Amino acid sequence: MLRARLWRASPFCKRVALDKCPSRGHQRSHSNASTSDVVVHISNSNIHRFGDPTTAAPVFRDVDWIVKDGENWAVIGCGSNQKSALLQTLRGNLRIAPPPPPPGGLFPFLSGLPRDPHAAIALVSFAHRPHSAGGAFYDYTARYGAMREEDRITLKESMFGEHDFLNLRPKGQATANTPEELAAEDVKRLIFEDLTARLGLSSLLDLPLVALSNGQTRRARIVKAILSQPELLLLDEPLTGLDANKRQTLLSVLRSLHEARSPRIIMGLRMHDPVPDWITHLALVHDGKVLTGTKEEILSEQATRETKVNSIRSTISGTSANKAEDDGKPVVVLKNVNVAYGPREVLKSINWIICEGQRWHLQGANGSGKTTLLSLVTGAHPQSYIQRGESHLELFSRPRQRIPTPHLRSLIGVVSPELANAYPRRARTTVWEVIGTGFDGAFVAGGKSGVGTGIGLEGGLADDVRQWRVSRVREVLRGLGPSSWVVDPSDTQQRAGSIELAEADEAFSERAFIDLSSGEQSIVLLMRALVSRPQLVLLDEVWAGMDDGMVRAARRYLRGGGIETDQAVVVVSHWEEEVPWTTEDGLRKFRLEDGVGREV
Ligand SMILES: Nc1ncnc2c1ncn2[C@@H]1O[C@H](COP(=O)(O)OP(=O)(O)OP(=O)(O)O)[C@@H](O)[C@H]1O
Repeated sequence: MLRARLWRASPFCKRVALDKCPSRGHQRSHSNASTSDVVVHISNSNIHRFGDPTTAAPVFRDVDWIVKDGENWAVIGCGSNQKSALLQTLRGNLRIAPPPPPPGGLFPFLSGLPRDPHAAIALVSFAHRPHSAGGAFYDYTARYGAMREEDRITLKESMFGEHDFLNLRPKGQATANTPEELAAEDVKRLIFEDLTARLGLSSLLDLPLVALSNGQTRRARIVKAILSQPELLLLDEPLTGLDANKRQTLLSVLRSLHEARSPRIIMGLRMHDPVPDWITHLALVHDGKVLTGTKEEILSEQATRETKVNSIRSTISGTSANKAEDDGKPVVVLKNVNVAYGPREVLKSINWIICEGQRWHLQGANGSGKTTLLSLVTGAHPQSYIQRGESHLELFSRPRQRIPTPHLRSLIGVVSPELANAYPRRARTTVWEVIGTGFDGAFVAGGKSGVGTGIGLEGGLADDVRQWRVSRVREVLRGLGPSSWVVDPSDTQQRAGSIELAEADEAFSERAFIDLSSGEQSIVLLMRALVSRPQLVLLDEVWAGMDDGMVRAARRYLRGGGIETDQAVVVVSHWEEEVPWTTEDGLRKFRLEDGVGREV
């Protein structure tokens, strides 16, 4: 069995070390061992969450889904929650009723293999953010400065070193020493070297894990999952956060893995992601239903549905954006700014001025330095203090070192993957309180009415300031709360003038942040970033995890008054169409390439 599994790393074996691979015969005996060419089998079943009473509505009704070996499937969905729920079903995290019958069960192709089906199916999700552990704030700025010992583990060590950070070796298992174990480790190493080269990670192997950029980390997570040699790998939104070139590279690597069945791959895609040309079949998840068929059938079905949604979308994109003021005074000034880690230069002599009222799209490939640049602007990067002489960093008309960090945090509204991961999930913190932390740029709720205490104010907030803050929390809840996620935008527009909160928004404000879906958490963090009407708003991967209704509501809100004409905004996204403003609205673009930045 071990040798059979090793063979299934065939594309690598063929490319790099034929002599180390077991013979082809083993592949045949492996395929003969399984009794079916059906990979997934769900027939006329409902799918429920575990623990839901039988009376509760199922997550999906009347599901018929058969995936045959050799077919190339993707799951697409209007909201990331339902799409992810279908993938989670394949991981055994939801209950299928009636369950697929033995002997094949849910995965007939596994029935002849002496392998725990649970271990044979791996899921890597980029749609959902990991919850930060407990209530503490995880200091994500560690990557920029002095590192803790556990943060020094390199990408390579994490896979093969004593740390085994990525858990490649089952706990308690000693280092390999039998010939078979050594051969298995060898093949793993070959897979690792081949994949890291193809995914552009080779030059990063000696970097600490925390130093990797988002896109680099995502590719490393996929390598890790493949090294665990699953039979079926589920990748939920693997393209999110990758630049256009890396998306193509990843897709072609995934295709070759899938065709060699090492492993088979099913992808989850967002509704607006382009469907890769090698995908032959789609499962479309919508309104508690799973529609399955060939790509052509499902896309034509979807085109009919889209006609309605598109007419709504055009209403939204047709809404003219709040016209920004002519450029106001500078909010951020970078002159000849540099960032280097030893000999590794990440930013080289950056010149960029961001003024009040401007809308910027910050562009650049994975690892080009976007997050690093924004960390200078937020003052989180230690090297923001040392830009002196020729190099100069001025924030809100003052040199960085003259603004205390807590004050700076209160002046900038930030949404970013790092912040979302680090934001504490305390058991009893409500949505209202999380939004309220935005006024002081804090991470712990506080103050009367849950709207903060004010920076450096000994006696707390004056009554009129507190009232203004309360009314602002209500305003963002009205603009971005659940009642705005409905399809018809006219309802929200009508309510915009009202001071009352809709019942749904009121109830939402009282919910515990920790209990929200990742998309709901994302939109709450957007409310937190906007609530104080900060002079500068940084929106880095702002749509992560949000479903279509939330994305539409947020775009509508940002374009139609949620951002004032004198506020400056920087959007970071690898997808041009995700930016809420266009060049017609005055959008400008700043591009980083190999550490060098310029307006394009
Ligand atoms: N402490 C460090 N030591 C060495 N290199 C580092 C360190 N921190 C970051 N880097 C490198 O700096 C480069 C820029 O990283 P950054 O996160 O700014 O990229 P990015 O443009 O935001 O990428 P992405 O689009 O993937 O999020 C990366 O190549 C990264 O590996």
